[in-house]
Formats: sequence, C-alpha cells, structure tokens
Amino acid sequence: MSVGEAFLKIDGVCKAFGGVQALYEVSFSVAPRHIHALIGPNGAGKTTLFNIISGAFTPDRGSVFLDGVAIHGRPMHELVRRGIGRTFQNVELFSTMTVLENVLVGFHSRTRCGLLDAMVRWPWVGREERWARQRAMELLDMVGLANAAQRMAVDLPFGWQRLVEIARALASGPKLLLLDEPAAGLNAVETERLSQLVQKIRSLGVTVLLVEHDMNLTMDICDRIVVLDRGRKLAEGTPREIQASEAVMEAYLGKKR
Ligand SMILES: Nc1ncnc2c1ncn2[C@@H]1O[C@H](COP(=O)(O)OP(=O)(O)OP(=O)(O)O)[C@@H](O)[C@H]1O
Repeated sequence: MSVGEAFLKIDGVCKAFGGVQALYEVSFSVAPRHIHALIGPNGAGKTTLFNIISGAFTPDRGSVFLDGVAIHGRPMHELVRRGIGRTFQNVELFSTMTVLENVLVGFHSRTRCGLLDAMVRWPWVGREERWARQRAMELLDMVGLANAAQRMAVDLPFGWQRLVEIARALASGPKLLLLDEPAAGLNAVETERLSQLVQKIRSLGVTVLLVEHDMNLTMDICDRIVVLDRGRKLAEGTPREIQASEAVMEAYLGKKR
C-alpha cells in the first residue's frame, strides 16, 4: 500500500509508562474502508495504541495521521469530530440511561444544541432532537436492538450491551471505528452477528481497526492484521500470511495450531 492510500498512518509510535515500554517504534498503515486487526498477547500494547489513536494518551515519540492530518496529542473531543469513534474493552454504557438515550449521547458531537439552547428550546432544538432520535433508532435497528430501545442499558445481556456501544460509536458519524475486543464475552451466535455487523459497517464506508482475541473472527473478516508483541510490531500481513508466520506462531499462538 502506498502512503497516499493510507487512511490511518501510525509512524514510529513510542509510549512508556515508568519503566514499561508499552510501545516501541510501531508503524503501520490502514487503507480506507479496510477491516484491520491488531492482535498480540496480553500486555502487547494494543489498548495503549488505541488510546493514542483516540486521543486518551499522547505518544512519547512518533506520529499518527488520519487522512493525511497529524492527530496525535489532540484532545479526544476533537478527534471524535474529526471522525474517530471507539468502543471499550470493558463496555462503558451509562447505567441510568435507556438503550436509546445511550445512543443519543453519541450524537452530541454532531448537534449544535448546548445547555442554554436546551433550556431556551429554540425551534431548531426540537428538529435536531427528532433527527437524532430517528437516526438513533435506525442505528439500533442496524445492530438488531430496535425492540430494546426503551430498556435500561444495564439490564441487557452483556453481548447486547456491546452492540449498543457500537451503535453509540456510530452515532458520532465516524470515518474510523476502533473496536476494542468486540467479541469478548459473546456466544457463537452473537459473534456471527457481530461479524456481519462489522462487514456492514465497512460497506457503509467506515474504516475499522479492531483489537480481538477471537482468531476465527479476525481471520474471517480482516483484510490485514498487525501483530504486536511486547510493544513492538512482530508481523504484518493478510490473515493467510499471519497464519503462516513462524514468528507469530512462536510468540502468539505458542507454536501449536
Ligand atoms: N496507564 C498505564 N499505566 C501503567 N502501565 C500501563 C498503563 N497502560 C498500560 N500499561 C502497561 O503497558 C503494557 C501494554 O499494555 P496494554 O494494555 O496496552 O496491552 P494490551 O495488548 O492491550 O493487553 P491486553 O490484551 O491484556 O488488553 C502493559 O505492560 C501494561 O501493564
């Protein structure tokens, strides 16, 4: 892939926490509308890299480019506006809100309405609200949870909560969606549904970068895979290339297949 084709470019990123070098000189690119996975053993640095891309952490060295623009070190809210959406390893929904309200929160970066506007209730506030509710219901329909819209989010089975989180991330209109272990805790049927959902999201023009331990899912749906090991990039390639890599088998899959 030439640099011109990269939608997300990670360039020489380093990050240390005290004496722990969580990431060292990590570089790779993600092409637009690709599904790209980041895999590696526990502590490899995957979540740290997600946190850098989404603006939670600043790299010690190196750069992150989104569509050619340097975004490292920018605040999270700006990165959401620039088109980065994410979900978390431990699902982070608002416990006192319904499913629909949780998704509506995701529209905040796209609507004009501030606290004062909401109190005054200009006519356009109502229009924005109606638009956001309609879009939120469409997103819930897309993830298969339209019927659960009025339920409290915390009352849903864990697998469904993950889908709500994806719907909320989509509400911000991302161009790049970061999914942190989306299949964790899902049963086989839910994982199959997730697989179809991620491919549908890509078909809508969204680039997807996911951290995932479920190798079947990763090998099935990803165009390319980057393998991290102890903070360094160990390998990169197509699922077939990664499966055939001796280095990956040794470091990550324990030589057995
Ligand atoms: N906020 C932090 N403070 C101190 N050390 C951290 C912090 N975040 C991550 N680390 C350390 O950095 C290294 C990489 O952690 P990270 O969570 O990025 O790995 P990971 O590949 O996501 O692991 P897992 O698969 O277990 O989630 C680990 O040694 C971890 O203990």
